[in-house]
Parts: sequence; C-alpha cells; structure tokens
Amino acid sequence: MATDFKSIPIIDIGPLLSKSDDPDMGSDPGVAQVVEQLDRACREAGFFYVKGHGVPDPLVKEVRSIARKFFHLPYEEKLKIKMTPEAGYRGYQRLGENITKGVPDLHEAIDCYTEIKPGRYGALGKPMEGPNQWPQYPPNYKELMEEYISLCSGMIFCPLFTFVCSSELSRKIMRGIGLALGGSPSEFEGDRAGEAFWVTRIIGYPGVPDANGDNKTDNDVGCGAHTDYGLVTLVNQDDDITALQVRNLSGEWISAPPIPGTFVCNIGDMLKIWSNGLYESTLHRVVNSNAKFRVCVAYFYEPNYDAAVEPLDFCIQKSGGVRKLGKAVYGEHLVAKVQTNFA
Ligand SMILES: N=C(N)NCCCC[C@H](N)C(=O)O
Ligand SMILES: O=C(O)CCC(=O)C(=O)O
Ligand SMILES: [Fe+2]
Repeated sequence: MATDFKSIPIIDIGPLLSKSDDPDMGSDPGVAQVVEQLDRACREAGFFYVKGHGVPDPLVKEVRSIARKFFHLPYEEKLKIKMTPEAGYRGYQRLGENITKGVPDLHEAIDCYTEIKPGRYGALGKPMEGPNQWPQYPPNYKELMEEYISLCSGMIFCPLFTFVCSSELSRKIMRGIGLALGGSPSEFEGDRAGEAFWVTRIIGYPGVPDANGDNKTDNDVGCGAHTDYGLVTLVNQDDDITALQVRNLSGEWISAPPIPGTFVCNIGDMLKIWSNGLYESTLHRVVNSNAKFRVCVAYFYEPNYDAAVEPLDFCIQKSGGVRKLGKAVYGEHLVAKVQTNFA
C-alpha cells in the first residue's frame, strides 16, 4: 500500500543476483538484506532504483542513443514501421497517438512484444500475434535491442547464439520479491511467469519549445497517470532530465530523477493481484518540461501470456485472511489496455 513517501529508495541488488541460483538463497545474509529492502520499497512506494544490476553501462547508453537517432529520422521513414492492429500493435506510433484516460500523450514510441506464433494462445493471443517491426535505420537496431532485452529478461533470441545468458535480471528480481512477500524464490516461475511475456517501449518525449514556460501547448504531459500492467518494469531513462513522477498516498507527485548506473523499477498490476494488494502498482506519469528531447527505454517483465492471476493464499493469510482482489488473465488485461490505448 503506498504511503506518503517523499523519495524513492535505492537498492543494490548485487548480493541477490550473485546468489539467485542457490535454492537456499533465502538464508544468505546478503540476500536477506536485499529482500528486506525490496519488501519495504514495494510496500511503501511500489518504486525503487536498482543498482548493481549487471547490465553493462555502455549497452544501457547505446540503446538510448540509437533510439534518439531513430526518433530524429524524417516522419516518412518512421512510418515504414507504423503500428497497426493488423501488426499485433507492434511498431511506431506518432506523437499523440497513444491515449491515457482519454487524453493524447505527448510522446512517440516503438512498441515491441514477445513474438507470438499464430495459434499459440488461441483466441486470447490473436490480437497480439505477429513479428516485431524493427527500423532499417539506424542499422544494428534489432541486434542491439535484442541483446539488451535478453539481458533484462534472460530470453535468448537466436538459437544460433549458444551463449548462456548470465543476466536474467528481471527473473532474479522476482525471486527476491517472492521471498520479500514471505513466499519462496520460485513463486513467480512455472505457470505463473516461467515463460514471462515481455514488452519493450522505446519512447521519445519532445522538449518544450520554450523552457521558460511560454508557448506551452495545451497538453504538456508526456504520458498521463497510469499503472503498468505486469510484474516489474525496468526504466532506462536519459541521465540529464527529470521527468518521471510517482504519486504518493496524499496525491503529491514525487520525482524519480535519473541516477546514473541504475534502473527505475516499479510494480505492475499483476503483481498487485498476486500479492493481494500488499504490493501496489503505483500511479506514475511523465512530464518533460526540459527544452531537450527525452528518451526512455522501458522494459516490462510480465506473467506468462495465459497466466490466470489471483491472490496467492499466503498473501491472503498475511492480509488477515481477507481476499481483496479478483482474478485476471494477464493476456486479457494486456489486450484490453492495448485496444484502448490508441487514437
Ligand atoms: N505497457 C505499458 N505499461 N505501457 C504503459 C503506457 C501507459 C499509457 C497507456 N496509454 C495506458 O493508458 O495504459
Ligand atoms: O518515460 C518514463 O520514464 C516512464 C514511461 C512509463 O511509465 C511507461 O511507458 O509505462
Ligand atoms: Fe509506466
């Protein structure tokens, strides 16, 4: 449950990552400390910074830099990978095309998702089926993004690359969160999130024409207040612009300024349900009041596409035996959002 937090905690997850393959990780003192910090951050804010995450800094920077190059291309070039319902909602959307609570957002983006083969999830998967659309320019775009995504999640894209992925960052964070809730490290594996669906949004937010505040447009909100849909999000944001804001219990907007070497990590709707609301998916928004164009690459780690999500028994127990939330199917939740997100 969100509190009146005034800032967002920073957690060094190094000890968690190094012990995550040990089935008895919970009894390691270093892990226990991280788990305690995770529990507190998830209860108090639903947001935290992760440092010591192991994704190489040059790669983190490069994905932002290549994203910026794409957004600076002429509009006609970007339209070559236009997002459409027929393309499974994958591809480029122009400024104002994404809608949040009825209001067009001041951002442009490329959306990509785990690729779904035709028929893989029957009618449930149909709206999201299709391959991702990658730009031709800058060259390398696809390779770079796939390498980045594989480090965030642990997915391996090309069967020809036989490397063993040593990162699996999100899966390991979820092992820590399983313990933080008072369950086992493998709570979010198997048919819950053992085949985690991922979403990646590469987002560009124009700067304001005049940073003094004159000449502002009616809507200067880069992305309206929303919650994320899945388990956890990893936000890779420009390191010189503060724009992401998180709402606390009293309704104040608390900034999440960039902290070099970290990701901003936040909880999504499905983790809220599984935890019976012990951990909440906190409202957040983006306002770029800087003169500069801001880039963000958000990676969303989500349940299995067809996962049936309902409060876990031990979480209900921890809530005094009261079940606070109903059931959802993750794929249905995603499709309902995606189908109403666009103008
Ligand atoms: N995949 C995620 N989480 N995307 C977050 C985008 C939030 C804005 C969207 N229009 C909405 O209203 O949800
Ligand atoms: O741009 C950001 O910092 C966050 C974007 C975001 O909240 C989202 O895409 O869900
Ligand atoms: Fe978000």
